[in-house]
Amino acid sequence: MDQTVRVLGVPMDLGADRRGVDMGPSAIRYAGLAEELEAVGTTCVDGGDIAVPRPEERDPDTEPFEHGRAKYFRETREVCEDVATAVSATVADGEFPLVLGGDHSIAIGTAAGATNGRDTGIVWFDAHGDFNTPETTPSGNVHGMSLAAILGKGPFAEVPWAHSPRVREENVALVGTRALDERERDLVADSDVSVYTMTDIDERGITDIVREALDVATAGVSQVHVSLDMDCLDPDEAPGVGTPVRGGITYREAHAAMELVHEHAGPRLSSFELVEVNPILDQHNRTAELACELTASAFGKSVL
Ligand SMILES: NC(=[NH2+])NCCC[C@H](N)C(=O)O
Repeated sequence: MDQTVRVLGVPMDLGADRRGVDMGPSAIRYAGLAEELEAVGTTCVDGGDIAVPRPEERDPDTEPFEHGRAKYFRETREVCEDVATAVSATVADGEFPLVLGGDHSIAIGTAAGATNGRDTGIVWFDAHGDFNTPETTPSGNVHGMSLAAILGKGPFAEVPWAHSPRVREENVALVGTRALDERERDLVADSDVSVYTMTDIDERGITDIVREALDVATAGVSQVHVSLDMDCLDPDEAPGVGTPVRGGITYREAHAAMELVHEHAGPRLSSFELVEVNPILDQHNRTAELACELTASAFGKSVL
């Protein structure tokens, strides 16, 4: 594959409760991401890390919440704006943006940079919906709101840095869903996104589901962003994630899904994101290693 992939690390953990996902980009690089990408014939360049403010440096007198109950919203904005700038510069240079989290709040920045005037679909591999708003969130954590923010749900409609209007709900597919909060569930049900739960995967098989999810995401648009939250996998395979949920996709299903991303999306795949690897909760970096393997599959690694 004649493609230059630019890796952008975002050591962000302000959008999640358990600190540690900020070490995700290092762990993924250490696990051999560049080597995996070079082995499938891409040229891999490392664009370094985006700076993330430390919560310890925050003035204790400033209110940490904004828009009701969104924690570290101001800091999230700073980071996401920088991510968006880096991602759109990568695209403008003719390179492929591969963003490493960090918690899933960074997807707000990736989506903004990846769309930048272009209609874009998203396939969101995740145990969760990330469809809360500051009004519905039980935790205040922005990583549980990122997809709602991108789609401009509720108060996010008035937050231009968070809302990516070139992503239509009809072009968004969630895969691996198994943990929705009560009010989040209503928001998802009332929306036009397509949701493929673990039950759907059990019934129809991962290949059928991922093919359909990619068809949804690419209908009438020229490009698709894939956001892979490692908690989509079963915690037996991927223990190093901040918010594990039992009953996730298996090792083999995950590879099949990523192989299909390569085959079925082909050149329409325009950006890729790996999030929520938490080395503190991991066992000997196996979740980061798996993240690298899965990325290789998404970029064309196959058995034969
Ligand atoms: N991308 C994630 N890991 N999201 C976890 C979200 C958990 C929960 N639904 C919340 O809003 O707090």
